[in-house]
Order: sequence, then C-alpha cells, then structure tokens
Amino acid sequence: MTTVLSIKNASLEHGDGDEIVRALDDVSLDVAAGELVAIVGPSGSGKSSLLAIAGALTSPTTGSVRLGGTDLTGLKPKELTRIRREQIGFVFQSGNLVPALTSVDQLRLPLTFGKVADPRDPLELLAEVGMEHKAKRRPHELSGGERQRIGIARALVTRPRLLLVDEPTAALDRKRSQEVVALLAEESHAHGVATIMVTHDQDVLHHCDRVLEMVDGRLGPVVTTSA
Ligand SMILES: Nc1ncnc2c1ncn2[C@@H]1O[C@H](COP(=O)(O)OP(=O)(O)OP(=O)(O)O)[C@@H](O)[C@H]1O
Repeated sequence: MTTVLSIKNASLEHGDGDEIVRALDDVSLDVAAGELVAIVGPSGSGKSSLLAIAGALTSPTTGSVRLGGTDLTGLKPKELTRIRREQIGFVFQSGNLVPALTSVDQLRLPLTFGKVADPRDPLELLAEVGMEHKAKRRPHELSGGERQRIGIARALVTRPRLLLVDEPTAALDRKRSQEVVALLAEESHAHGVATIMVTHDQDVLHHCDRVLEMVDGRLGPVVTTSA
C-alpha cells in the first residue's frame, strides 16, 4: 500500500525557557492511501498538535513530516500553503460552513482559491454524500449531520491525498454520528484518501481501519478503550 503521510520521530514544543510544554513526544505515524485512522486520547494529550503537524500548519520542533514523498519540514510558508490547498482536506467539528452560501456553492468555493488539477464535480460529489436534494439550501436550513456531510464533501472536492478530521461527531446524535463516520470510511476507501480522524466518540471506532491513542504527547496502540 502507498504511504501518503509519514511522520518520523516528531516532537513539538510550545513556549520557551521554563514554560516549555511538549505537546508531541517522539511521534511516528504512517498512513496509507485509503486508510482511515482514528486518534483517541484525553484532553490536552496532543491530538490537535498531531493534526497541526500533519496538516502543514505547524512544523515539528524535531523529526520529519513527509506527504506524498515530499519532506514538509524546511519548506517555505508559501509552499506549505500550496500543499495544504492542493493535497490536504480539513473537516472541523461543526462543518464550518459559510453561512451565506448554498450547499453546492460551499463545494465550489475551494475551487476558486487557485488552480486545482483534477477537481471533483461539485454536484456529483453532493450526490455521493447523499445531499443532492439539498444543493440549494443554506447551512441554517440543514441539520447538523447534513452540515457535516457538506463539510466532508467540501474537503474532498479538490481530491486531497490526505484528509484531517477533528471531532466530526461532537455536535451529532448517535445515529448521525454513525452515518457521518461511515461516510468518511467509504470516501477514504473509495478514493484512496489517507484520513486521520481525532475523536472522543468510542461508538464510531468500528468504522476505522486502525485506532491509536495519544497519551501525554506519545502515540501508541489503544490501551484504555475497548476498541
Ligand atoms: N500554542 C500553544 N502554546 C502553549 N501550549 C500549547 C499550545 N497549543 C497546545 N499547547 C499545549 O500542548 C498540549 C497538547 O495540546 P493539544 O491541543 O494538542 O491537545 P488535544 O489532545 O488536542 O486536546 P483536546 O482534546 O482538549 O482538544 C497541551 O498541554 C496544551 O496546553
């Protein structure tokens, strides 16, 4: 299987002098094309920090991050911005949609930020996530689960290699949570997207190909959950 993301021995420290917080401590993680990896762990354990280095939002203090064979550490901010736009999709807790835009326009928006080599067709993608009948709706006319589907579709419209998902079920009931994470698994498998999902939701872990736990900045196999 093709490795899309390869994090090697990454540490991330915040602050300086006496106030140093080690948010990531010697973390290594490979994620393959088509794989959905869940990261669980207590609050403050470093999950968001892991998404930040995987998403080229922050460089690790030590160690390396490679995406599609390119070493991100040492690239200039402008190059990192281009890589984020072209190769990485982000999905947030509550969809983070633009209030004034219809569903189909939410998907068109990322295609207006710069040239996209091989975009998905927004209407086809809406249909794939089961939302074609709500193409003209604005976010306030959608349920939480529907907004999350649109957020996922928007993140996929540029055909990213890597999808980073932060607590996608935080605002959803159990049934909608299942549907949203099942959709993430389907999309990752069908389109060869390497997906990392941070979650507190034990009930959705069975949709994931691997579950890892972050504890005090260190990443390892799950020891405290039943998954
Ligand atoms: N910009 C920053 N400056 C200083 N410390 C930070 C900064 N960002 C994060 N931290 C610290 O790094 C550690 C890891 O934080 P992180 O946000 O990655 O945890 P998390 O597992 O995502 O938490 P949560 O589940 O609450 O979102 C925490 O101790 C946090 O206080």
